Amino acid sequence: MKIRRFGNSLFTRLVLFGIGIVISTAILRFYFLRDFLETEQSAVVARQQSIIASYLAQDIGYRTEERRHFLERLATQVPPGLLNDPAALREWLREHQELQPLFAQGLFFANTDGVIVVDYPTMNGRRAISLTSYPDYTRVLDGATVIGDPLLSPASARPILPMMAPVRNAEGRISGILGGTTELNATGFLDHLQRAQLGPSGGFMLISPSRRLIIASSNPASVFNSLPPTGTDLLLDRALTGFRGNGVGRDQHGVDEIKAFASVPGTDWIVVACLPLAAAVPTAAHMRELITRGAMMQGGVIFVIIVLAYLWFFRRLRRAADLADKMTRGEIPLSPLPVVRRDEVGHLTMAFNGLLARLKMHQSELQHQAHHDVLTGLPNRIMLAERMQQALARAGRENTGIALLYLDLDGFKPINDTLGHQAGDLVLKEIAQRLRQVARHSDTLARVGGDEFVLLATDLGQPLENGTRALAEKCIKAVSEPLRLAHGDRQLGVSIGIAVCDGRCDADALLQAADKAMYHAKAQGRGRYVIAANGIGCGHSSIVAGATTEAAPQPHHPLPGSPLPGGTSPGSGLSPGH
Ligand SMILES: Nc1nc2c(ncn2[C@@H]2O[C@H](COP(=O)(O)OP(=O)(O)OP(=O)(O)O)[C@@H](O)[C@H]2O)c(=O)[nH]1
Repeated sequence: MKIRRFGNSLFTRLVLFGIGIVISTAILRFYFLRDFLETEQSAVVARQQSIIASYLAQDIGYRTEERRHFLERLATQVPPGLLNDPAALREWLREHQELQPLFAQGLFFANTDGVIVVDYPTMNGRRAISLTSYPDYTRVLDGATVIGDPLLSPASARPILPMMAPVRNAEGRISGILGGTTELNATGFLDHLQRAQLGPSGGFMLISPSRRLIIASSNPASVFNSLPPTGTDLLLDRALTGFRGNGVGRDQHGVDEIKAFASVPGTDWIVVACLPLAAAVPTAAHMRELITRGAMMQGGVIFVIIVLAYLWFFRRLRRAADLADKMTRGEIPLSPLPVVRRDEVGHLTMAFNGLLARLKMHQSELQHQAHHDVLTGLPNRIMLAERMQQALARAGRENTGIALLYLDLDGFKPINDTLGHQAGDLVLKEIAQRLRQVARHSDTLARVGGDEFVLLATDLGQPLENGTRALAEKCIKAVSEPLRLAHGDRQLGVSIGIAVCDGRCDADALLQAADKAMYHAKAQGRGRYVIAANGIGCGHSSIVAGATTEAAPQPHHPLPGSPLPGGTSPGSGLSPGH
């Protein structure tokens, strides 16, 4: 029961509502943030990568061009006399190499047959190498300065970049080839690219699109590896056919990477900056943790707000409910609840008060209906019984007397039968009206049956019968007045049984005695009254008398067989039972 009440509580529902809001907003935040991070932030990272890749490409281009220009200039400066003097030529090479060591593996001179004849520094196996098998050889003989393709040095077995420039004799004809080689990872060349890292797991590559080869890389193991086959990484495929820029591609393991591509000036090489997408944006798990923590804090704040709001805003509602509960349990009387403010609670309280007022009105209507006759509006048997109790008590206290006049109309049925019930109702109302005028204000006139009335007269002085008799005669006279009906005048009579008491008798017995006396009045010819004899429980001795329906009272007739029985049996009902 308590659990059910807890579940139905507004407070519980408010808290659940708050939790619902927190969870749903956290989920929405997670999805929107993830979208933001994956698109917006990765775009930012990609742009940054493009900038770095471009910078690196410019730098590599500068270093390559620097070496090309140096070699070109040097080739024009070779003294023609040294071309046939290897020892002098080597000495010349030494001087220039030591002066500006741009080629880490040194310089060499090859004759027009493509055979290396001089090198500095001397490197085992370099001399006597033939260049004829290199595709760039013929281009040099055609007069071009060539930046060769990176290759594994036949002499040192390390990745190197060869460059060659034609050397001309005094006649201007090509008489040899001046070359220089540098290791790719030599200090001051591509070493900075090899060492460079992009975040914890990203890096750079220098690739040759024509040979689909990785020339240099932050990952030394991948240097001189072939690029993944076409179709593995569509972004890379686009870059190999001319696209420069950035986007999300794949590595050879199928992991999403943000990649940026930049061309190296003076070469066909491309610098590629790669960063796994997961490293570029905070991981989803980390974000979930942040959002969960935020949601918990938000939930806590909302819970506190709801508790305070509940305590503050609902306090009047709770107070009103407590008061209403107490009224329901009967601990306090039904009364309007206080309306403090005209908000929703005030509205509800006013509605409750309105309902209460209607309830009270209905209650008093029911009360009235329970105690009154619907047709005449006179008190009914129940109210008569209450009034009798009160009257008896007062008579006993004040040493006065009461009289009960039991009136039964004579000849009423024919009116009903001939003129109808509606006319009969009008007659009953008219008679009630007339009897009401006869009775004093302190008396009680009740309708106790179809055409039966009881008049309770109180505060009678001794001898009780005197006042009673006059009252009965007034009643007989009032009833016998002609009735002006739609179908002509009619006249009714009334038979009255009277019981008097000084306050020391039983109400039921008194009524029964009056009822029986009324029977005797009927039996004696109607239109008269009979006063019950003593013996009804109050010890009061009375005369027994009657009257005719004439306006002027006739001598009273004693009731045969008096004193009347009844009144002595306690608990006998009020209903006379005709
Ligand atoms: N119109 C109307 N008639 C009623 C009402 N209650 C009872 N009656 C009728 O009143 C009549 C009472 O019958 P009786 O007491 O025998 O009528 P009566 O002609 O006065 O006869 P006695 O009392 O013997 O003199 C019956 O016909 C009932 O149907 C009522 O509320 N309205």
